[in-house]
Amino acid sequence: MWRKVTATSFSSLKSSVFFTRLHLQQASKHNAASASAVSRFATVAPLQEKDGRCPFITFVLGGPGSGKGTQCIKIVETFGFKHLSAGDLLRREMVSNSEYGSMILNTIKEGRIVPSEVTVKLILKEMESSDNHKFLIDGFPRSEENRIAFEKISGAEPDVVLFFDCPEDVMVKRVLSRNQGRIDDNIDTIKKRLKVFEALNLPVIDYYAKKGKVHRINAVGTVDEIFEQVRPVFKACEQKALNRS
Ligand SMILES: Nc1ncnc2c1ncn2[C@@H]1O[C@H](COP(=O)(O)OP(=O)(O)OP(=O)(O)O)[C@@H](O)[C@H]1O
Ligand SMILES: Nc1ccn([C@@H]2O[C@H](COP(=O)(O)O)[C@@H](O)[C@H]2O)c(=O)n1
Ligand SMILES: [Mg+2]
Repeated sequence: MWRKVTATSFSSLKSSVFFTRLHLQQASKHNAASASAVSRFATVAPLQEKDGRCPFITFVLGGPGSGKGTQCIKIVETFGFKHLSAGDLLRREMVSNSEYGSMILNTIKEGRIVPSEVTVKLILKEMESSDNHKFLIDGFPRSEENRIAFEKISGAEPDVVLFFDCPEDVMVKRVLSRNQGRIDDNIDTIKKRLKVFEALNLPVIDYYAKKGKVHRINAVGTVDEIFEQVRPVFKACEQKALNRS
């Protein structure tokens, strides 16, 4: 059963997560475009059933370079999920002539978190347009604000949360040898991202751990060794995901 958190209408959010004074101050620091994100956001609706099925949602969390994207590729191949990387969606939005382009660029460069309304909208748009109903949402939620925004707007909670637990020195080494031309793959930004991960992302993992949803994966080892810890998580919920209605 797809759990409805709150069937919140967009207008009732005005007093909560998206429109706090602090949030608008933060948004205006980026630039005026991020503050105006709220108007575009008015079109986002709670997730709906498709072909009689509710979405099966996995959040994939872990620090920068912990191997989230790498393992998602293997999960897609083996279990047929749709992979949505929040970072990739933001990078695509950044180069697409979007009004948020420069705000996203500056935020990623600084290793900070893009305002939730922008990221949630990108994710929900992809979910709505997908034929698949099983989703891996990689690198999201990165903060409690991200989490609350997603749950309120989509009306859904994750079924599973994967946490790739990796020592900092291993993450730094992997990011610095990634070689994909990412503007945040440099030592200064990595240090900032690690701080943001600890301050903002770990509380989200704690929140879902208390709800019994977190599967901790030891992210040290070869890609295949790590996948052998991931596999049973999805094996165990394969039927549940298949029969989701
Ligand atoms: N188990 C592993 N052993 C060695 N290298 C790995 C392993 N897993 C991933 N890598 C490599 O480390 C780098 C980072 O991996 P990946 O992009 O999957 O991390 P990520 O968690 O998605 O990071 P980010 O949050 O920065 O997007 C990549 O170059 C990838 O090929
Ligand atoms: N929920 C998110 C996810 C990402 N970002 C920004 O993108 C950067 C790269 O993300 P990756 O998952 O690809 O590592 C990240 O450092 C953030 O600046 C975000 O704001 N919100
Ligand atoms: Mg990644």
